[in-house]
Amino acid sequence: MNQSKEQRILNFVLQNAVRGDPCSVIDAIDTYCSQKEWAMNVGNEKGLILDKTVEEINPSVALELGTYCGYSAVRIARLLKAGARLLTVEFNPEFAAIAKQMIEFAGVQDKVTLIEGPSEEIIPQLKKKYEVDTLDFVFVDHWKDRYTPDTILLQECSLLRKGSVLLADNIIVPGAPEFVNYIRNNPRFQCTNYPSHLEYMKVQDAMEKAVFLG
Ligand SMILES: O=C(NC/C=C/[C@H]1O[C@@H](n2ccc(=O)cc2)[C@H](O)[C@@H]1O)c1cc([N+](=O)[O-])cc(O)c1O
Ligand SMILES: [Mg+2]
Repeated sequence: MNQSKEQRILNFVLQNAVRGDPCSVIDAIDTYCSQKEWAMNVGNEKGLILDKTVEEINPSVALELGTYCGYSAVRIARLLKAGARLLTVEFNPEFAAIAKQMIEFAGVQDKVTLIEGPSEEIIPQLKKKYEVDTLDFVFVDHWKDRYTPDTILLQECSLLRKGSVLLADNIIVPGAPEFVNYIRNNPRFQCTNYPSHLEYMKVQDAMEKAVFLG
């Protein structure tokens, strides 16, 4: 059975990055996906917007929706202070297995809890099963038609507090028009758009930051 693209990305990291060095893992994925096979990692240009947002918030508890190969989980976790944690949700078992190995190789496994399952099932479990009070930061990068329902679900589960920050990828490509309409017209969120480019391409893309006003 021939390998998946995600397995090839992991293999490239294992052979070219330095165990325990998150930056070398990030660089290796970006090198592979820009030179060999495109993949839907947030990439380095939008990754810098993600970095700045995480550094600004310095979250104690962060959530990521859409782990994929673990690129942004490693990106976020490498910036977390001692004792802070990232919960990341992945639906596809194959991707979850790749991401687990990626996170461990990067040496950030102590900061990351990888949860396998659909977001609509996991979000309602965060308080009781994962001992979350409220979320300081949420990176939204999973199925684009789930951005809005999951943002509503986060509110319904009282997981957002005054000042909680959502950062959503792919506002232009593939696009999340329903989410943009919802969040920008919702008086309980203060939105900021960050123009950028689609990972590894010259195509326009953007990220949207939404601060929950409580
Ligand atoms: O489609 C895209 N992302 C969908 C991501 C989906 C990921 O989220 C997981 N998930 C986790 C939990 C769930 O509940 C559901 C899915 C899926 O199993 C997958 O790992 C995308 C596409 C392009 N593109 O240019 O085509 C560029 C991007 O940056 C993208 O993010
Ligand atoms: Mg994306």
